[in-house]
Amino acid sequence: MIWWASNCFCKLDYVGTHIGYVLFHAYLARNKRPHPSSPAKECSQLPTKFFLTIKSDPERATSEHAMKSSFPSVRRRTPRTLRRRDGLIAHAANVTSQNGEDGIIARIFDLLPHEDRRVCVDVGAWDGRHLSNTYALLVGNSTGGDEKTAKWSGVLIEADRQRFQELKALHEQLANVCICANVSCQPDSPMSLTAILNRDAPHLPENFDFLSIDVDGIDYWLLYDILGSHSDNDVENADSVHENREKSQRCYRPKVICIEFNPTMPMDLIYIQPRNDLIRHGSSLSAIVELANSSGYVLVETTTFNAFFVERIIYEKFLKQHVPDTTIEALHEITMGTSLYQLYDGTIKLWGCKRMLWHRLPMDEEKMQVLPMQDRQFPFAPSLDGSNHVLSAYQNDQTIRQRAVDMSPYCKRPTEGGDTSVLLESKRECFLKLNNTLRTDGFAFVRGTGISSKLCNDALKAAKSFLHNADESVRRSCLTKDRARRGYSPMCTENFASLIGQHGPNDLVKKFRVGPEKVRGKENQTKSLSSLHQQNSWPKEDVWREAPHFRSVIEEYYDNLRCAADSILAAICDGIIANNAELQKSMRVISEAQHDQQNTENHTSILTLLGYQPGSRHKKGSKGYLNPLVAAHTDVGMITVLLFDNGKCASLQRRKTDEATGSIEMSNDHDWMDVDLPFTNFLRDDDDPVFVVNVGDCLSELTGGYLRSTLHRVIPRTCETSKDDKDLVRTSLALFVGLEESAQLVLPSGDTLTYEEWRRQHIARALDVVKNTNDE
Ligand SMILES: O=C(O)CCC(=O)C(=O)O
Ligand SMILES: [Fe+2]
Repeated sequence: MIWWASNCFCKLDYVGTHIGYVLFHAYLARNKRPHPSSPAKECSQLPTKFFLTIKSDPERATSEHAMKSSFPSVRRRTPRTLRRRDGLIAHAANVTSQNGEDGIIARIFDLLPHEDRRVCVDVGAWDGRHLSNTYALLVGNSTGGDEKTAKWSGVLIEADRQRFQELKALHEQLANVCICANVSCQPDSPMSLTAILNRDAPHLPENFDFLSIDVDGIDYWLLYDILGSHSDNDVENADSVHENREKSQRCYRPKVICIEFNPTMPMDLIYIQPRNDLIRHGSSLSAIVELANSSGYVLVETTTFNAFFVERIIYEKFLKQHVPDTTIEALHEITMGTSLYQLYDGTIKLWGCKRMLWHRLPMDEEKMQVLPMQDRQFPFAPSLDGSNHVLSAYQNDQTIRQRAVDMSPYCKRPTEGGDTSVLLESKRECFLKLNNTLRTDGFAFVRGTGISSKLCNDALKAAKSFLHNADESVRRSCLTKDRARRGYSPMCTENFASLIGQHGPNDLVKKFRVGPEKVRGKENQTKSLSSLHQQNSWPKEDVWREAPHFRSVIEEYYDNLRCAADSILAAICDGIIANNAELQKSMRVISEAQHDQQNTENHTSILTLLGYQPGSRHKKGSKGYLNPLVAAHTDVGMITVLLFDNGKCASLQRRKTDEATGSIEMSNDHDWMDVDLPFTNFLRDDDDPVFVVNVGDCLSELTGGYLRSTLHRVIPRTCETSKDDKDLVRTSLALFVGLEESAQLVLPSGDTLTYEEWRRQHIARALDVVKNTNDE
């Protein structure tokens, strides 16, 4: 209640002007509570009803939703803007232009004194038609003009040879000058704009009417070249233009200029791209305005990508009354900008445009993080004492929930008639986030699997009941010949240290395993078929009353989680291919296996229930550290999907991956970090359960180490509470996801072998290491 109320408190404060705030004050006054600026604890007494009284307003409803939600509420307020829409922009219209430029140009020349003949220069003319700002003038003048319509002629420059042929075909018959040239921004180059115009368009008047520059990079420097002699700002090498320009060169002063700027740059940023023909950054609007102003030009309008300038004298005489305010703020609004903000915990967030405009790729927030996930904490947070234990646990849960990757684009059945591009986009967001985390940590949290929290709770309870509450004789009734694969595996009978060729005491954990029984087409076979397909061993009702319930719940959980795990694996596979095309061949086996395994029994995924309890290993050994309950190891298969309760006697830990992992020294606690799941005590029926996913050795090998299996272990936690504490024992459900035994793996080396062969070799290698170290 405390955290909830304090959250509400903040929201009320934030929304401020809303009726809820007034009601809140009224409530406080009536109940003689202190002013809301006193500590949030005071609100903890507020009745739930109070919050229901302020539900009417939709804005309020959203805020209220945010109060209860684990996720932040992020919305856009329509900002107040100084942008005016009553100037030239009111005449925006397109013949061939992109964002209304044709109409604006027509309007400007309508406001100028009529002239029979006008001349324009188009730099970066493309084919003369596509997104052209001069086509309407030179070919089809249909946007404005009437009796005042002038006869236009032009000089059109284009570097692309193919486009130039089309340009020539269109314009030469109209007697316009077409020049195929890669214009240079170097001052002394014979290919500078001024040099080209001097040489190849000798009849171009110095004060021609209209200049359009759109070359996707050095636009600023072409304007600088044209206006050169007038610029006196502090741009590097400013004087060299004038020095190097031959005395005989004619200078130009177009009456009206349209020039492209980089629309993603903030309005107060003066960004001038390097004076280098090969660099394509673009320059900011502010930079171009500064250059134009210093040369006696005035900004009169902008569109999304283009700025319009006219000579100051022309502005004063003919445009001033139509465009009284020529500030950038009045004439532009950034609509393509991306802003970045940071949360107190060090998370970097994006706001605004989240796509790479020219590369048509989404910007991935996760890739932009400075801090790895585990270090994102507020450095000045007060440490919480015992009384705040519940609050801190709850907040920890919220953090895990927020970090968890939402798998619903992969796990949810697509809705009929749904927008496939939206689904693809959300799938992309999902696999990028999942793979980023798996790549850095080897571990990830996932949610949105479609598995109900009720089923998770039931499965955990059933497993706990079998592993901890039932009599040992019940468990022993499930012993099989192949203990490591089916049925019950008692305490201290397995040794995971051996999986990585290490020595250590046996693992202190009880296990129960369920797996696939049949291979499709061989349903009648009763004997064991292979090591991975065997008869399961369930407790019988005559030995244990809860046996039928136990079996049905665990089977339901197993079936559901297997499907979800297949989808998680599909997402990982998509992510690997998207980032690393070379691995496409190796990934094919996963996508084919995915396809094959749907609704069949051919998969090899095994569900293991694990039970931990306090015991001898909970006391510090002679070396001063606690021996693990499950030794450090990596999992063998493709991925593991884990769910566990919050039993206090043990913790899952993973090896930190950002440290040097050369040494396999297991005792240094600093090299390990806890992997916690949200408290199951807080898991309500409508919650979306969170699972841990980690990379197995086979996936790691298939990806050539692109994803790495991370060492993990289970360590004892010293238990201060009494031994009878119900929450002491720990129960974990681990689904080890494998491929079909006959699946053909293609390793990045080009070697091929079946999944079963790979498994056998992998385990034999581990055992060899143990044998060799024993022999030494
Ligand atoms: O108990 C756990 O949470 C994890 C156990 C584990 O890593 C394993 O069985 O491979
Ligand atoms: Fe494991």
